[in-house]
Amino acid sequence: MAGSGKTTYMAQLTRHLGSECYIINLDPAVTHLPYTPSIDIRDTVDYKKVMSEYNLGPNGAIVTSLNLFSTKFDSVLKILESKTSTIKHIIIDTPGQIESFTWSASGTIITSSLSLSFPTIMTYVCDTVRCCQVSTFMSNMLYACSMMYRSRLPMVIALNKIDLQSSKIIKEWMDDYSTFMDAMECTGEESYYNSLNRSLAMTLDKFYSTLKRCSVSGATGEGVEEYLQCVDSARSEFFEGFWKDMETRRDEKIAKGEAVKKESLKRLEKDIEDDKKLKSEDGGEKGEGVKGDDDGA
Ligand SMILES: Nc1nc2c(ncn2[C@@H]2O[C@H](COP(=O)(O)OP(=O)(O)OP(=O)(O)O)[C@@H](O)[C@H]2O)c(=O)[nH]1
Repeated sequence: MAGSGKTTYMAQLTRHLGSECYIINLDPAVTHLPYTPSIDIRDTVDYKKVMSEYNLGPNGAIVTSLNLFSTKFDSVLKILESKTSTIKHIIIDTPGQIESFTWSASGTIITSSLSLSFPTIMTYVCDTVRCCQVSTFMSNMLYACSMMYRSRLPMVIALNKIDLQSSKIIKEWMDDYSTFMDAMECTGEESYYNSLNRSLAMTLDKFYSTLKRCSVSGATGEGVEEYLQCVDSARSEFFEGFWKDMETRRDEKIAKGEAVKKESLKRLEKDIEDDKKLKSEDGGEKGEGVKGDDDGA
């Protein structure tokens, strides 16, 4: 979510990992970055120009800039592939208006291209201070779940800003949903929202059961090691589950392509057959348009 601390946490991670990591910035509208990206969308696309040239508002310009950048993503992949012997992690910062990435065609192109070449993991950065409210917590979890559902990639939840607020209660809500129910009863909110929250909490219980989570602070660097352990186990999960799923999807696509090819071939054979029949009915005479060509091909 905007302001949850993605960029600050990125900076902390890059300091921690040093030359082991390669950094990409995908936010075309950002004016200041507390880290130096190796690849920066702003070097390729001029966000302000996109706004005036295409007559767009700020959000439309972010989406269009991402679309323009995604058309060149093959070149980015080539660069990344050439770096695999020297780097261990590729970290990608997304735009503040997260939906412009998660719900856009370019976001899908970028994540799916990456995941076909590298184990790819999404990190959902939560503002712990704000998430201690029942309704904000639930909104964040629904959003995180929808992102995982859409991308079909393993996810790590980084409960950020723990220098300001402990994440203990949030972890308890995820581990045991009866504690979330208790917290909800305490809010004294209208019963409709309580009953909705109850149903949602039960639904999300399955989501929490496999979700990797850790507590971090982008400001102090606390929890980075725990985060990297989560990334490691999400990486294994990528190969065990998501990779297989992707291969199946790829096989399905290839099979679909084969079926279309077969169908086209059948149609072509039928056309040739029909053509032959027509010609034999005409007594094998040449058509009007092939005068002088004995082969008739
Ligand atoms: N105390 C504290 N403040 C933090 C932490 N992480 C980020 N902040 C502050 O939270 C605000 C937003 O941080 P950003 O890193 O810009 O958040 P972001 O998610 O990248 O923001 P957008 O890209 O605009 O959505 C800034 O004022 C940061 O200084 C943290 O761990 N602790």
